[in-house]
Amino acid sequence: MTAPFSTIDGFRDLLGAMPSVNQTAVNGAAERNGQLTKPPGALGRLEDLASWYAGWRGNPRPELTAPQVIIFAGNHGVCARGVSAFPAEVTHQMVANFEHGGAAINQLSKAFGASMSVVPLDLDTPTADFTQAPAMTDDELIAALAAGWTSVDPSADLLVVGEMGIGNTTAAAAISAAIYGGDASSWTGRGTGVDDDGLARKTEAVELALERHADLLDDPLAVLGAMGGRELAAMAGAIAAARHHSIPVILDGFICTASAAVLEAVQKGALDHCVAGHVSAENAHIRLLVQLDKEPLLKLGLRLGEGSGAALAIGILKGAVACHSGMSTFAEAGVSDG
Ligand SMILES: O=C(O)c1ccc[n+]([C@@H]2O[C@H](COP(=O)([O-])O)[C@@H](O)[C@H]2O)c1
Ligand SMILES: Cc1cc2nc[nH]c2cc1C
Repeated sequence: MTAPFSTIDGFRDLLGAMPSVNQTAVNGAAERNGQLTKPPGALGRLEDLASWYAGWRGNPRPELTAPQVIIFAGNHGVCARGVSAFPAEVTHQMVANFEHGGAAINQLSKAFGASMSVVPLDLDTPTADFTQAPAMTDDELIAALAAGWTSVDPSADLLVVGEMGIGNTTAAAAISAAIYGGDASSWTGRGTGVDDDGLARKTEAVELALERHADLLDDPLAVLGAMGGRELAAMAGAIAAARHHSIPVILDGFICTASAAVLEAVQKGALDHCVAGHVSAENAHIRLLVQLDKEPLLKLGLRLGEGSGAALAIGILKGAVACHSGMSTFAEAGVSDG
C-alpha cells in the first residue's frame, strides 16, 4: 500500500477532507441504548464510549474484534544533550525486545486480543538535534507520515498507536510548547526518570528549540518536522489513516498525545475519532488532554509509553461495546422498563 500523499501540503489537504462521524449510526445506537436492560445512564461513560464507537464504525450495533496495536520507534539527535535517564541505544534494544515478545506491550496486546507490530524508523539515522537544526527534512517528515499511514490495517476495527524513542519526551514537550505556548518548564517532566540536572537540560533544549524555530511556530506540520521524531510523525500519519478508514483510535501517553495534537492544530475536529486511553504520570500529559478536551479513561500512574495505557483501555472499550451490542432489551428480556 502507498500513502495517498507525497507532499506535506498533500497531507494537510487530506486532513481537511476527512470523513465525519455517521450520525445515523449514533442515533441508532442512542435508541438501542435506551432500550437495554439497565436504568438509564447506569453504565456511565461506557454508554458514551459505545455510542462514539458505533458512530465511527457506522454501525448502531457494532462489534470490536480486530484491534491493531502499532509501535513506532525512532532515535533523536537531541539525546546528545543529556536529556534522558537512559542511553539512546535502548531504543534499538527495545525494538528487539518487542520483536521477541518481551515488552509490556506484547503482554497487554495479547491480554486484550490485539494484533501487534513494531515499525523501526531509520534507527541508524537519528534526527538532527533540534536545538541546532530542523529535526527532519521535509522528505524525512513525509516518509515518516507515510510509514505511519501505510502501517494501518484497513480491516482493523480499532487502532492503538504507541512509541519507543529515548529522548522523545523532550521532542513532545517542544512540540506542545510550540503549539500551545507557555513556559518550556511547564511542558517538561522526568520522562524515563531524569534527575534535576537532566530536567534542567531538557527545559533548556525546549527553550532553544522555540528560539531556533520561532519563524514556523504557527505551522503545526512544520513544527512536527522541526522538533518531532520520526515515531511522532508516524503516529500522526497512522491516526490520520485511521480516520480515513473509519477506524476509532485510543490515544496513549504524553508523546502519542503530542503527535495527535499536531493534527488537531492543523484541522479542528481531526481527533474526533480518538479517545484518551489514560493520563500518564508525565506531568504535562494532563495539560495536553485539557487542551484537547479529552477525558482520560484510566489514571494508573503509567509512564511507560509503547502504547501500554491505550492497550489497557482496549479492555474498557471492548466491555462497552459488548454490553451495548450484546445486552437484551427490556422487551426481549420481559423486564418492566419503569
Ligand atoms: O507515554 C508517556 O507518557 C511516557 C512518559 C515518559 C516516558 N515514556 C517513554 O520513555 C521514553 C522517553 O523518555 P525520555 O526520558 O527518554 O525522554 C520513550 O521510549 C517513551 O515511550 C513515555
Ligand atoms: C527500558 C525502557 C522501556 C521503554 N518502553 C518505552 N520506553 C521505554 C524506555 C525504557 C528505558
